[in-house]
Amino acid sequence: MALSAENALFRKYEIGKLLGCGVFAKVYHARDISNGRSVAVKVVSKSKLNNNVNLMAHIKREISTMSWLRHPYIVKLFEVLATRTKIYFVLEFVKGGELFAKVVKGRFSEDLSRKYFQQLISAVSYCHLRGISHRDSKPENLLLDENGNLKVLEFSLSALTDHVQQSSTY
Ligand SMILES: Nc1ncnc2c1ncn2[C@@H]1O[C@H](COP(=O)(O)OP(=O)(O)OP(=O)(O)O)[C@@H](O)[C@H]1O
Repeated sequence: MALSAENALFRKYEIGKLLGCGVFAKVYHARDISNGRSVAVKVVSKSKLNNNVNLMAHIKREISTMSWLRHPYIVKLFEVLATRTKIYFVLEFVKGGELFAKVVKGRFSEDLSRKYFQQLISAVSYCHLRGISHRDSKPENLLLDENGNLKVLEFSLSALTDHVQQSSTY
């Protein structure tokens, strides 16, 4: 099916179905019109960030750091777009859903647990070596790709908000 730029986000991304809702964001499946690639677009209303100047500045710093992260088990941040009212984070689309959904279905074998743990440690240590700590590690932030490998959602607005709130109390 040919993709049309007419109703697309910034004439670049055709927005599809809702993938999930978080505290700050709605995440949609989308298609990059230039190459047909699937992406996930995380949409945040600036009003949800209370137009907090400290928080916005912190987010901008984190974005510039995170856009450099390249690791097989970390969800890539491709680009960030913004309008007057909204911010759009264009992310690598991860097909297999949340690890959490699998956890609640039953116990993992020792081999599978070891695999996920090794992949998580590999992603976390990659970030730590670059001075980045996640602060919001939880099963909902761990996705699985189509090959059953882990993909960590490293960019967390909840973590950033907590961090800014804590910093401003000192
Ligand atoms: N790149 C992605 N590919 C596929 N699904 C995704 C992707 N990013 C997010 N999702 C889905 O959307 C849900 C909500 O996303 P996310 O956790 O980033 O929102 P949030 O809770 O508002 O985030 P934050 O941690 O920034 O507060 C996820 O749990 C997941 O199901």
